[in-house]
Amino acid sequence: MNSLGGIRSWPASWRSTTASMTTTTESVRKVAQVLTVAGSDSGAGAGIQADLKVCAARGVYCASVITAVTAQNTRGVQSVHLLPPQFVSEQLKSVLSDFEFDVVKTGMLASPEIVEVLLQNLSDFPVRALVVDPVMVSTSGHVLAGSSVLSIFRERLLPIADIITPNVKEASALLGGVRIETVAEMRSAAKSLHEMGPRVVLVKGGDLPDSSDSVDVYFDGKEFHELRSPRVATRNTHGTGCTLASCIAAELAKGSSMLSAVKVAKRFVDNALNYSKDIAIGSGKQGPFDHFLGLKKDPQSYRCSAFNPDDLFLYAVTDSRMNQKWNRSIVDAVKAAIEGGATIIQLREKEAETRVFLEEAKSCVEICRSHGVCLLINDRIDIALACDADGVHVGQSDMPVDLVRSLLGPDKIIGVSCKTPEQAHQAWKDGADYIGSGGVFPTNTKANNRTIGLDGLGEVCKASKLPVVAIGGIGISNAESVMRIDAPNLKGVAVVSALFDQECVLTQTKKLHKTLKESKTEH
Ligand SMILES: Nc1ncnc2c1ncn2[C@@H]1O[C@H](COP(=O)(O)OP(=O)(O)OP(=O)(O)O)[C@@H](O)[C@H]1O
Ligand SMILES: Cc1ncc(CO)c(N)n1
Ligand SMILES: [Mg+2]
Repeated sequence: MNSLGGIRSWPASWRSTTASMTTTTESVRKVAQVLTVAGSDSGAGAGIQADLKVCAARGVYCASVITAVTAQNTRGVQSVHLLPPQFVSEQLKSVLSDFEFDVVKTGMLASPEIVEVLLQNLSDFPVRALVVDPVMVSTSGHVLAGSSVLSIFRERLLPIADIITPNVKEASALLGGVRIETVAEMRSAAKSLHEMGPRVVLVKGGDLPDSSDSVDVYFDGKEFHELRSPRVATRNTHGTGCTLASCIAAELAKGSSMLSAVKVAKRFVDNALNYSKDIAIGSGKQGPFDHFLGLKKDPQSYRCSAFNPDDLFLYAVTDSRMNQKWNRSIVDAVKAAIEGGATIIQLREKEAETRVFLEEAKSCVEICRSHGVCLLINDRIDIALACDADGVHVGQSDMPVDLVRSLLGPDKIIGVSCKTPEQAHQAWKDGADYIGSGGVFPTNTKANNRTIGLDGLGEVCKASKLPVVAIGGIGISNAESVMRIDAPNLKGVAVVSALFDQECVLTQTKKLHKTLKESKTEH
């Protein structure tokens, strides 16, 4: 929670799925743990039941304190029974005094007395992070917590939250009934809610009227992010809110930064909705969806990485020789590139010794994760696995992409270098996430590399079903000409020398970022 320094200061050894289990000399493993404090949904699509399923699906242990029992199915909520606050308190004490939770997540807290006992227990047993889903109105329109909780939410619960995740109706209720019907109004609601004290606000747009996209607005007090996905046409959306908040809690418990936790959670909900869009459970208007899609056979259907094609915008590729020449460490180079606006990093260390490279890669993973920027490793699947990077980039003569996918699993990002439409098609078939296409212009960074020119790039983009990043001889002077080619799937440029064969990486990255932004707004 705010007062406890927040989640960024966690020990590095808890930062990833595998590393979240710290082995001691007695072989005791620390497992990432979440506590959900929420209501039971007898139909098991939302509430406590959803929270348990999400955490299990994301590999995190979840304990549960039940605040209310609802008689609820796919037709709606028939009846609600609140547990006595004293008994909620006993459950809280029981688990908080025993377990070491990484994150506490709250859902339905239907009376001020229940919020009061929660606050008391959180002050008796401080936890590292608090995710507050201020459940008040379900998508089906049922009131799950009335206006009696508003003042204690506003004055005491929200200010200690690391993130709050209201839907549009809840955001409106918390703000005294303001109208929220557009993304612009969601942004201004997020800003006003942030003034109540939470570190981050996520206003969810699942129930926004008349929107073809499902847009969530993220605001951390400085920056806005709009997280968009195409709206899935399905009746099975019951429990999306609880699922999103629990998945954020689970990812935080494993050590993610807030922004990447939210991105992964949004992707998880989106995949689950897509996977189960036509399942039939219950006879009512709003059915539950399937959280365990990760156990299903089709690998494409349960991809859940934080990868967003827009991250290809300013793709920085490191080069050990250039860093040596300018006498800087790879870690400093990566830091400066991120600070200057790089949106994804690839470590390309052709000459480094494995052990040295691994240590550097581990440090870079830590930096990138704390900034919510993905880190990929060039060629070296072994290094990517060992440092738990977000993915790899491979060339046509490296390991085949389908094999890389089976080694790395469904959550990792895979990029492939492609010069021709045929290669782009194969990359898509093999399960890659994006392609890098070039060399667009002649370059010294890669020997014997055929230049395909802007025309070649255009042809590859046209044929590619995957997002494309252009590479090869690109810099500040010619980036605009690249972005000008008419291809909606061309998401950005990858650069080496333009950033790293320079005296000041930070300045050059900022300059390139500005150029790219300008060329984007022009087209
Ligand atoms: N049909 C949909 N297609 C894609 N994403 C969706 C859809 N409906 C909801 N979402 C996403 O699911 C998440 C939860 O959003 P929503 O606004 O529905 O929360 P909620 O109303 O609290 O959910 P609940 O149904 O549990 O009450 C958000 O990330 C939202 O963008
Ligand atoms: C118990 C419970 N919590 C939360 C929601 C919100 O979807 C719900 N429908 N039921
Ligand atoms: Mg909803």
